[in-house]
Amino acid sequence: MIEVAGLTVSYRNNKVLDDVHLVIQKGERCALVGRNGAGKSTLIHSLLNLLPAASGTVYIDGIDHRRHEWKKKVAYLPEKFQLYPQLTGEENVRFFASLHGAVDEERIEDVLHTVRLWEARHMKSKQYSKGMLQRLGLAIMLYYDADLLILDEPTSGLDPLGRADVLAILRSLPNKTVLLSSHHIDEVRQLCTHVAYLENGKITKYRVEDFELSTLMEGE
Ligand SMILES: Nc1ncnc2c1ncn2[C@@H]1O[C@H](COP(=O)(O)OP(=O)(O)OP(=O)(O)O)[C@@H](O)[C@H]1O
Repeated sequence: MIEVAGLTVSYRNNKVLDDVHLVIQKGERCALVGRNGAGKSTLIHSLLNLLPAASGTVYIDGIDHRRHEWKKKVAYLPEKFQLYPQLTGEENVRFFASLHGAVDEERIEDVLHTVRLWEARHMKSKQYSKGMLQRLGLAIMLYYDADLLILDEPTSGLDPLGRADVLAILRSLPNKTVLLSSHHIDEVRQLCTHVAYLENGKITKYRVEDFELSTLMEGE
């Protein structure tokens, strides 16, 4: 569960988040939507305490995000991430897994199946398509089996089939709380239970069935 109260974040004198309030309950899949520059990445970075807030509080599963204890509960996939092109898909997962202690080989096999890269596990990742690389990023994220998944534009730059693959994987995960930013309202409808709409520094949360596409268009 995520609880954001009164979060204000500025870059110099550009106030991007202005007294934002947002609660995401356990098991919800919430899309963060808004026009380019609305502040979606800023909100995600602030939640993860990667960016200092001028004021406000964030609790993740009841733990203040300035403490470290919440980190085991969250897995984060940034919009852009770096893998090791000379390593195979499987070696990449194993490398990132090894950064956090003993490697669980069964878990590696599980996540490679989940993202449908088991057959391609021995290919060097430099030979992977963009869609395969994105699924490899998901595999690394899923390895930790965190309850809360935060993804910044996970389908950005993918073709329709690649997007469908990522959506199918995310839909297949039971019992996860998900927050993801997206520009694709069609995929939001397929995947999410709620929409957090960011405009002029404020957030309004809707149930997905109550969110009108015209809300996004009005700002155009
Ligand atoms: N490091 C930074 N320094 C100064 N201004 C920044 C910085 N990062 C973002 N901004 C500004 O903050 C605002 C919000 O940017 P942000 O990247 O959070 O929006 P976004 O909704 O994620 O955009 P997009 O949909 O284009 O990814 C924009 O006006 C952007 O120019």
